[in-house]
Amino acid sequence: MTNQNVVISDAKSGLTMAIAVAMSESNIYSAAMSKPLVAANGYFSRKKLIKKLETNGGGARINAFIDSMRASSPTSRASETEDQKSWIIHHPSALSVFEDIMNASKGKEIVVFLDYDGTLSPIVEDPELAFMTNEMRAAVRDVAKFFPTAIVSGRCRAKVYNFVKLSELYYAGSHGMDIQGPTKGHKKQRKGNQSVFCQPAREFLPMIDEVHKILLEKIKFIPGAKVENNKFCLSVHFRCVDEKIWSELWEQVREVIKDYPKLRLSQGRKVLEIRPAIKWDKGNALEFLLESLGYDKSNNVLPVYIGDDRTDEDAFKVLRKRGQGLGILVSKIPKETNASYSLQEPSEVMYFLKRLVEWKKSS
Ligand SMILES: O=P(O)(O)OC[C@H]1O[C@H](O[C@H]2O[C@H](CO)[C@@H](O)[C@H](O)[C@H]2O)[C@H](O)[C@@H](O)[C@@H]1O
Repeated sequence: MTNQNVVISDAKSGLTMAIAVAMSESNIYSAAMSKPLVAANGYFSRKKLIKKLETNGGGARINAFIDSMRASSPTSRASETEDQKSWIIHHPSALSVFEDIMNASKGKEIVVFLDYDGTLSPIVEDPELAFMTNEMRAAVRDVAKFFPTAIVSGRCRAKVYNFVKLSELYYAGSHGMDIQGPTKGHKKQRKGNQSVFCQPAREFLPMIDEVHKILLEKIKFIPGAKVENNKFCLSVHFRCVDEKIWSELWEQVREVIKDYPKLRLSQGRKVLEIRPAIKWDKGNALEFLLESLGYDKSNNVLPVYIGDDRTDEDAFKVLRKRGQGLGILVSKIPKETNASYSLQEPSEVMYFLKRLVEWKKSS
């Protein structure tokens, strides 16, 4: 057992309380949060939460999780600190080193992989309204004229297609668990003339639907919370949930998925992601697509992967392991990443894509 301070801030009174709680690795949840703190009328009792933490001392893991939820999408631009400078040295802007990278990659075939939210479209409060601009769409269309191009997203494939609306692209939805090749143009077929298609988590469809329904019921009393059905996975959004009740939301989600050991929980930007516990992620999707395009063991390919989220790290890791390609993280602030380069925001991504096309035209 160790003593741990659980800090609870009350925005109304401006008070911050540090409660010393006894904690051991085995009681990390304890009974502290086992009952919902949101009443049927939707009222959240902060007092109840504090009381439970005081009496049960099980808040440590909750706090750790809340910290991680907070860190999942930091919004402020860091000032020019030493950290920032050092991060930029280690992850230079893909724009500032553009010529160097391209000169070093001469003769290689470029394949472009693009995440959607936070990469092609800015992060917005309502996930249904995360539109990309027409200018961005035109940039992606131009890129796809010269290089095989794939969208790799946590969203379900149909939904991300509806945002992007370009049939010449490859789409890998549900964090790579639903892959389909282009329906027009650039149609490279797999060996044996099969068209590109892959759904490694098909058997999970009924389970995902079931959990979706349960979650809708469970979280309907949490103001601002939203569940998005991404076909082979689910997203529980907390961007519009008051931070004081994040712990309650998390507890509700945990309560549901503890009955589904074949599902796992991960985090994206102000979102909890529930997905099949199979070894298949955006990294596998990247490898599958390279293989489909005939670049499996080729040294002659330069995969360029641009993404902003934790789930994109799986793809960055694959590039590192292969020792080839450009992993580009979209972020305004220093983050731990397996990417080698950075871009600050979607507008820089668009500029990078345009430069890629210009470079190709002139080379
Ligand atoms: O892999 P991605 O294409 O980046 O998809 C990841 C999740 O993106 C979406 O949520 C994120 O963007 C929303 C709109 O800007 C924002 O409101 C939310 O807070 C972000 O987490 C999408 O709605 C999720 O389903 C995806 O899993």
